[in-house]
Amino acid sequence: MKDLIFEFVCYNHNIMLKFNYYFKGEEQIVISTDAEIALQIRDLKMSFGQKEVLKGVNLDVYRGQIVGYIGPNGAGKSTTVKIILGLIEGYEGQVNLLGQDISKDAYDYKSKIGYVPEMAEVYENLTAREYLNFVGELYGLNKTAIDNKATRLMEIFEIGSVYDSRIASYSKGMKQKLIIISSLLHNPDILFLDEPLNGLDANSVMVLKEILGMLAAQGKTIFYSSHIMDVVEKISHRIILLNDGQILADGSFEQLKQTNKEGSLEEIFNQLTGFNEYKTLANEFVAVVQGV
Ligand SMILES: Nc1ncnc2c1ncn2[C@@H]1O[C@H](COP(=O)(O)OP(=O)(O)OP(=O)(O)O)[C@@H](O)[C@H]1O
Repeated sequence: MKDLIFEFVCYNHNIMLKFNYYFKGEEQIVISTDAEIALQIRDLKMSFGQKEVLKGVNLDVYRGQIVGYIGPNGAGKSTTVKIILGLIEGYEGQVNLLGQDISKDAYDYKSKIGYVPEMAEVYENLTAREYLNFVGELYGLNKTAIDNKATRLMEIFEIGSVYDSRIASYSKGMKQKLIIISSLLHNPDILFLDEPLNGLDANSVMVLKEILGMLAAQGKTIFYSSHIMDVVEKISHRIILLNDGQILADGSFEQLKQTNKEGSLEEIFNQLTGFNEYKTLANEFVAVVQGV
């Protein structure tokens, strides 16, 4: 790789992390790492009835990486994540998470996972205190520790004043903050985020982006699925583009740019997925709305 500048080795919790860096202007970009594999997927296939949704996905995700998992609607992103989380059965292939085969091993690996689903179901009749205590106890945390941690995280996210209010009274962004807190309460090793910025205001987005960067720097692995391309472009060490159940591209943003010669991730996405008719579709849509 011609732009490779240097290799950096460090130790995190006694695990050797080896990063290969290159530079984009002043910015350092991790392009590969010989660190521990956090998630390994081999020939993953999934069908719903006659519809083949995943057609043989292969993937190694390393500890400390932020992976942006992108793709058009219906590409199979959520299906991949739900299989990894053990929420969908009937798949073919192999998934190893944090060194455990999810089809064979006990469920203890689940306690190391944090998950922010695209559409989270929360018990709206509960208060945040009740909900976070419930979630924390499911993870085996001590009640006082949960309460201390939950109170502080709610305050940092500026929703401390509604800790004892019913979740039903929260705005969309407040609920999203609560879901993010509940996914991190047990300090997971790997985090799956499906559109985590849903409803968050610009300031909160900045805070969350910073948090994700810090967690990754501490060796947490982050699997981030979103359609907001400029955020994926900025936060991801590595971007994986899934199209029609297959990986179409896999690399750092810089690598994708070199291969595809387009400016932004949005443009690369459009080019790779062969989508260039947005103006025609918009015209047709407006014409139908106007009844012409
Ligand atoms: N439980 C299910 N039963 C039948 N079909 C399903 C089921 N879950 C997902 N699918 C289908 O699988 C395909 C992939 O869905 P999936 O939710 O994984 O896509 P996605 O890439 O996450 O899309 P989006 O960006 O819209 O969230 C879609 O065609 C969807 O209709």
